[in-house]
Amino acid sequence: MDHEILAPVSAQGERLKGQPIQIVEAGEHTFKLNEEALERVLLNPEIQDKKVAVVSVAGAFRKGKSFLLDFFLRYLNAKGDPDWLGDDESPLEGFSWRGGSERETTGILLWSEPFVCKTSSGEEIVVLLMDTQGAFDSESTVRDCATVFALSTMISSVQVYNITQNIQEDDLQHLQLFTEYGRLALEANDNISKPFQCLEFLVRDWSFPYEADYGAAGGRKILERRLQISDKQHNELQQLRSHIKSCFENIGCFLMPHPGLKVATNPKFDGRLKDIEPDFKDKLQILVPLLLDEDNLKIKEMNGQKITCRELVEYFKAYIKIYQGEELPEPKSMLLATAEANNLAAVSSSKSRYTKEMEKICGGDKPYLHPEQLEREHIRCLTIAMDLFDDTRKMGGKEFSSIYKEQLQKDIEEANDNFKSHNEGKNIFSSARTPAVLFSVMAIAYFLSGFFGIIGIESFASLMNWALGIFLILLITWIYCRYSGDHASIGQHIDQVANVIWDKALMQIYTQAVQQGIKQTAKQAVRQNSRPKSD
Ligand SMILES: Nc1nc2c(ncn2[C@@H]2O[C@H](COP(=O)(O)OP(=O)(O)OP(=O)(O)O)[C@@H](O)[C@H]2O)c(=O)[nH]1
Ligand SMILES: [Mg+2]
Repeated sequence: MDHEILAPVSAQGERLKGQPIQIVEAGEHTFKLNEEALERVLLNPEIQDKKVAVVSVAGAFRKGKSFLLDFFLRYLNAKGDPDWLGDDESPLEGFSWRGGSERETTGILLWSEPFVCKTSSGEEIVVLLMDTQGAFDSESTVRDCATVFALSTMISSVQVYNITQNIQEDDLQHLQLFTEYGRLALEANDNISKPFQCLEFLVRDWSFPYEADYGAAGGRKILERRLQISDKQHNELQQLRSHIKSCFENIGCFLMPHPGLKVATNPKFDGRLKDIEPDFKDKLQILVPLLLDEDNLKIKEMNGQKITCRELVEYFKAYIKIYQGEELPEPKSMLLATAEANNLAAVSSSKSRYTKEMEKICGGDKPYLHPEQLEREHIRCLTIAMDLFDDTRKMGGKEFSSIYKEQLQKDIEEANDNFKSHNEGKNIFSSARTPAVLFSVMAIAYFLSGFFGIIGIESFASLMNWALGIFLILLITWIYCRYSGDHASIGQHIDQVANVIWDKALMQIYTQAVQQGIKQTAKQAVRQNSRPKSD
């Protein structure tokens, strides 16, 4: 059932001032800050310079968060009236809540009318109530859930973590993931300062009062048991607990009884007190003042400084920007993260197997190999590495693995390029190529100069002498660079010149000569074969 959200009626029959305001709007897996609405609430001249306490309720979807916040509203609206819970017949209004299995709240909402409370020291504090999108609905990614939880934890001074029936290990694991996402945004990785203020585990429908009483004392008992760290525990469990403890300055727990079947299952239930179990109402009378009584309110602090509504606007803007940017790593589901880790490990061990196998053939202490043989060995080792990758058990399925297989192939090709150039370096002919080329050019220039001198073309003869001189200088410079290690780039340039001469000229001459030789030998063979045999 949907409720009219404008001008709801309070328990006392007066109209509740204000309405829920969408501060963070949820889009297609993105979140947008409604700055104008935020400023309208917080930059109201009557409150903008007052200190602020922000109470947020977050947790899984469909677990009565908005419903609970409407009781907070009643309490704050009653301004100290002990009868704040109101009469039996008024429907519960305020933040939109309803029965059913589909999600209701999206993004983050604030109540438009801030409440001003006076503490016993006479200071006036503004109280803001924050409703949040439930986690783990079927439309949100892990990143969406983590963003809402982290943002509301960073902005609030009290985060009520709404869970049902018990504090389970998965509740703690999600809390760890979400708070880590918040801590990352704050860059508070020093483990000394605690990045967040108060966390209140609120266990709804607690059904074991014979083990731990409803309320704060029972909550403390359960919380102590769940967050206890002992040497006997697995390291993973210890780390989880110390992570949660290191994130919050204060952690509490409150055990709430079941509100009754009408609340949980009747589609016509509209929040009237007469339909709610007395036990639930009794505990509400304890829980709500515990969080919202003037003397229990926690003022929002940033880096140890109490902040005002005006400053909160700036923090809100800065934080949402971090979550809109690309710099934070993406939080992933447990399966996805594990599958990724499995595949990366398989890539790494397969690549290392390839390297080991190749090193046996062409490692640093092995002699030069013919490029063709090296290629054959590369293909053999590549097959071994790929088979190893395929045979390693990995989570995530074949399609997921195919991306990592491609990456492995690319990595191996890169490693192969390195092996090839290493092998090339071991070829004494390739290292002697530059002096050999330079020397050959000098010899050719010397003979040509002599030849042109004899036939009387003096200008060509002196041109050849010049060439001889230039290549002699190049040879001396190259020897100096190689010997001393100075001016390595000049040496490299000379190598390039020699390579070009080798590829374009000397190799051509050599192949031509070889081809000519082959032709000659073939002709001779034909002639010999065609000669009539004398005997
Ligand atoms: N079992 C049980 N049901 C509750 C409790 N409090 C409220 N409900 C019911 O839970 C249903 C959902 O309430 P909402 O307040 O809309 O829940 P929500 O957590 O805000 O849900 P989303 O906005 O979708 O995340 C309503 O039918 C309530 O009557 C409780 O303590 N226990
Ligand atoms: Mg809700």
